[in-house]
Amino acid sequence: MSSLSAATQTNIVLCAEGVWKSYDDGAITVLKGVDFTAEQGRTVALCGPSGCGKSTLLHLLGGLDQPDRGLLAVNGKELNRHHDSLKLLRHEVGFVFQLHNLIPDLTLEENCLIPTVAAGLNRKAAQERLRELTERTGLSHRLDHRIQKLSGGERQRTALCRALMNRPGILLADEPTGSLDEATSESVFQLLLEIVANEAVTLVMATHDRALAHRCDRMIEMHDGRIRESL
Ligand SMILES: Nc1ncnc2c1ncn2[C@@H]1O[C@H](COP(=O)(O)OP(=O)(O)OP(=O)(O)O)[C@@H](O)[C@H]1O
Repeated sequence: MSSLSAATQTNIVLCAEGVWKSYDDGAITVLKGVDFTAEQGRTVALCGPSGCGKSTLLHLLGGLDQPDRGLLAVNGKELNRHHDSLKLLRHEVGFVFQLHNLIPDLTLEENCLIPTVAAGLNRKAAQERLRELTERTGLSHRLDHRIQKLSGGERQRTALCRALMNRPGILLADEPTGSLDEATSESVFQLLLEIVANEAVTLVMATHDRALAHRCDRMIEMHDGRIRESL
């Protein structure tokens, strides 16, 4: 049975099968037949040396880029059309980017409301969700602050709130604590774990921090364009 048919019959919510990806017209081949699955509600750490393709794989799983070959599926639905992928991203997948990708001139509130507009969430529900998330992440007093005035830890927590605004079942996080000092990294990671556990979110997180990776349910190692399970 293929992973996709297995995914439709089990609680597998993310699936990659024989996925290849190259850049620069094939000059750099990053993924060389990646097979990967993640089960609902589990936390998975994606590790491996810099440049091994962690971000590339997360972007493909989130429908932000297309593979050269292979199959990708989210919640049992194959990602094969750009339009479908975008729809999926708005409703089912949240993404925390490596460099957080917040708009510096907009406030925390404005940044977080953007994905809710794209998803068609009504304003009252969006405000309520924002209040809930900012309370949980200790950012309530920063709602009207511009991103450029926030600390690194506050920006990462804002990026986390934004990714969770539409209540996605899956969160893809690309080194969400990568730019933070040890104490701030610990507090952001702790929050991340608490929120995904409370909301039964499936988390796939790229990280260089092996201590954090070991606290996930599974740790996956990427090597030479493929995946090797290590925990
Ligand atoms: N848009 C692109 N065009 C060309 N090459 C790219 C592009 N994106 C990534 N690459 C290359 O693909 C390889 C994998 O990059 P990727 O960002 O996926 O690695 P990573 O494991 O996430 O690295 P890091 O841990 O440093 O963030 C690198 O050699 C990178 O230079």
